Amino acid sequence: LTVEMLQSGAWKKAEFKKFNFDSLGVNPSGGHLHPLMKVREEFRQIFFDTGFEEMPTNEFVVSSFWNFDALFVPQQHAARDLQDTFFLKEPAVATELPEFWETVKDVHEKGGYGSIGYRYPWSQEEAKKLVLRTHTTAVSSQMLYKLAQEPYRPAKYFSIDRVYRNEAVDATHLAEFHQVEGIIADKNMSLGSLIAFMDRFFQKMGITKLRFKPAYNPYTEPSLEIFSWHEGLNTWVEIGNSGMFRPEMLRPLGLEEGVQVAGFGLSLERPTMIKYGVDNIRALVGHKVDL
Ligand SMILES: COC[C@@H]1[C@H](c2ccc(C#Cc3ccccc3)cc2)[C@@H]2CN(C(=O)Nc3ccc(OC4CC4)cc3)C[C@@H](O)[C@@H](O)CN12
Repeated sequence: LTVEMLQSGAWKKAEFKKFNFDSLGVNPSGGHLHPLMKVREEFRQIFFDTGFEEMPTNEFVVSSFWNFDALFVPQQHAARDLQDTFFLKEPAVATELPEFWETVKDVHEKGGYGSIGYRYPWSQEEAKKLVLRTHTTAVSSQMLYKLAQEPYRPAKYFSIDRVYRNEAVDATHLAEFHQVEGIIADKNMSLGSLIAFMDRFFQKMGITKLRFKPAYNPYTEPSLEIFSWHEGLNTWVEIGNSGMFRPEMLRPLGLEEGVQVAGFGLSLERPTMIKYGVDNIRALVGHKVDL
């Protein structure tokens, strides 16, 4: 039945087949989850299945204190330079620091807990500078501080959210990416416990052959880079980083002697690009582009 038939009156003589009320309609495409959100959901389920609680990561702006100083990252560390970190202009600084800031100042200047510290004059102004968080470990430090306010209990926290690095962008790096991070607070933990946990965790992602290489982070000692054997590329691929948080970070946060915290992290974009065969990270974000 067309407009022309209606206008000309031809519909009056036309033969129409009977309505088939049993035929199925066209399945309306009601939208799709973004690939990053699909992989994020897979990670979230693995963390929930292994007893982790999700951290509140809704504040992208943090003070340098939580993003760096509380993590024992010295104030002259390259990661704190403009070419690596996005500093806010307005407001430029936090109005105040948490009440334990002097303990952090002391551990940077004089050390403690077996450390000789960095022996430089620590600045409150530097610590108050507001940044777009460069890692979700800026939330982990706040969660551990809150945990230390309560009587000791083992805890497992995770976060999967956006972090910002003022880096040159290329086919696999953007200024913004999603970090996946897990931290485990407990007593009598060793590096072996962390390695065993990561073996189990990544196995649930279908990654079986892991290897670990000593690495360095200002906030973890020892630190390990995590590698996985990539059948397709026939080589070891770096899939993340991990380590035992240092006492110079844990003790000022208020966590008692004997409580250790292990942590590990990876990005969300890398596994998503592999899973969905995306070779340019720009295809994952923003409007559709012909790459
Ligand atoms: C500025 O770059 C940071 C990001 C991101 C990263 C690195 C470290 C951490 C961390 C941490 C940490 C350490 C100690 C304690 C707490 C957190 C988090 C994200 C990925 C970490 N990386 C990364 O994701 N690689 C990766 C992950 C998964 C994957 O596919 C799986 C097989 C299916 C393939 C690759 C390694 C590299 O891609 C690296 O070049 C890029 N890294």
